[in-house]
Amino acid sequence: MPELTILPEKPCEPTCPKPQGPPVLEVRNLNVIAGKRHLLRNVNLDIAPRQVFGLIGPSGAGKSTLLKCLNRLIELTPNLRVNGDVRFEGRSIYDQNPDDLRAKIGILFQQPVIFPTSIYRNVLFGVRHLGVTPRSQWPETVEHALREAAIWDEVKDRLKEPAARLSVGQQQRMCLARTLASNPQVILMDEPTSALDPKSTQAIEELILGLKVRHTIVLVTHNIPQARRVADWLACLCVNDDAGEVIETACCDTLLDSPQCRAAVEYLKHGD
Ligand SMILES: Nc1ncnc2c1ncn2[C@@H]1O[C@H](COP(=O)(O)OP(=O)(O)OP(=O)(O)O)[C@@H](O)[C@H]1O
Repeated sequence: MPELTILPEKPCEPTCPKPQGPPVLEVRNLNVIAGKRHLLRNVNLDIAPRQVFGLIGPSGAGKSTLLKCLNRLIELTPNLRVNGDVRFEGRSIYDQNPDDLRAKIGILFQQPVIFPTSIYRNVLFGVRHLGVTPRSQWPETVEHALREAAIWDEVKDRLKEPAARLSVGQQQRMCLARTLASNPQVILMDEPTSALDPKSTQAIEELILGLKVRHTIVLVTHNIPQARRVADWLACLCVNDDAGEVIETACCDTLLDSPQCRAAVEYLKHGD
């Protein structure tokens, strides 16, 4: 591949102008270490508000690990050391109560996480845990969240039924409603459509595009066409010297159409 030899190895400069306004999330010199191995090495990122920020890159590059650092979920994994900082709205996340932080920075996983109880109680789970919303407002909170997740019409007459009776696509939208019920500013999504059929995938993608009017979305995806459909900005992670690194950050079309780093070029050409 002679044409690739002129490309810089790293670091690659962003090829787009920075978005206006202060970032909602700033990742600074973040490292995650397991034993002697860096799962993430020296990650620096700015994530602008009310945009979809996609994390792409080959399997094992550290995308999910990075996502879990943004709301301190990483701390629930034993035997990992985390150093560096993440600032949310200008304040270190380490100066914030983890439960409050996870309400403001919610997460949606690859597989819907369903509790063995009703749809209504599933949606209320985070709200009850936080204990801020008065009980009298719970029905309204549930309805609002289910409407925002575009599933109200499908479940409004069966709120007392077990959530397990919903299809997987419906369960994922119900999980999104659970996240939305806590009124987050940021929603982290870890391959939220990889377990879904094309119709349910389209429903989630449409929701992502609607939600970014009020929320910031950080989306891990292996699906490059999906990244192009929904993301405003992208960061590409790769493994370099056995450590996960962010090798390139740019606005979506620029990164996908003219990647600058050799590893990003290779990933976009050949996938994992
Ligand atoms: N608790 C842990 N202890 C040790 N290594 C871990 C731990 N969790 C993840 N890893 C390793 O860290 C690396 C990054 O994992 P991560 O799941 O973040 O990658 P990813 O880019 O999200 O991958 P995929 O696209 O396959 O989901 C992998 O090599 C993984 O095996």
